[in-house]
Amino acid sequence: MIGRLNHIAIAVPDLAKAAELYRTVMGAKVSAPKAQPAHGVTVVFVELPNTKIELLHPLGEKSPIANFLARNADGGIHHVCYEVEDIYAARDKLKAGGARVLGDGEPKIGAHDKPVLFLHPKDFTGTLIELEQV
Ligand SMILES: C[C@@H](C(=O)O)C(=O)SCCNC(=O)CCNC(=O)[C@H](O)C(C)(C)COP(=O)(O)OP(=O)(O)OC[C@H]1O[C@@H](n2cnc3c(N)ncnc32)[C@H](O)[C@@H]1OP(=O)(O)O
Ligand SMILES: [Co+2]
Repeated sequence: MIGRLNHIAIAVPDLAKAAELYRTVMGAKVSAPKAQPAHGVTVVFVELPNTKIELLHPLGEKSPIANFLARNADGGIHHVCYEVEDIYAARDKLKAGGARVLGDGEPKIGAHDKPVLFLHPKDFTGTLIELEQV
């Protein structure tokens, strides 16, 4: 059911510093920061030949990554994003298998203007999973 790895997200305490680190030290192509108010984060994408790294920083009072950064002051790997062809079919299959879909269970439009959903890390060996319909 799951397809390609779309991105790995890293929560960071200083977005400009992290973006600059990837641009200069790592020599990667790095996007401009983009606010995602519906998701409570600001994102920078680092383009790699085979996937992307999504640098995340909290946006607003109720960011879903605030507690994670409080627990991981230097930042850390926050989620992995797998592509799916049909997000509703994937959601229903996962729910039937007992996985918890986060939020209200309905897909939101993600950073690539495609529908996304998140699955509880406790149901996937401690890893927060994002599904993106491509
Ligand atoms: C723009 C978009 C895109 O790419 O298109 C994005 O990515 S938006 C990316 C940002 N959006 C999201 O992450 C949306 C989905 N995420 C959420 O709803 C939240 O982050 C939760 C996953 C529910 C966690 O929230 P929060 O940390 O406040 O809850 P909590 O403190 O009660 O933590 C519950 C337990 O889960 C663990 N936990 C929390 N976040 C975790 C993570 N990222 N990876 C692995 N484990 C994690 C905690 O350590 C804790 O374990 P213990 O109980 O053992 O201590
Ligand atoms: Co993401």
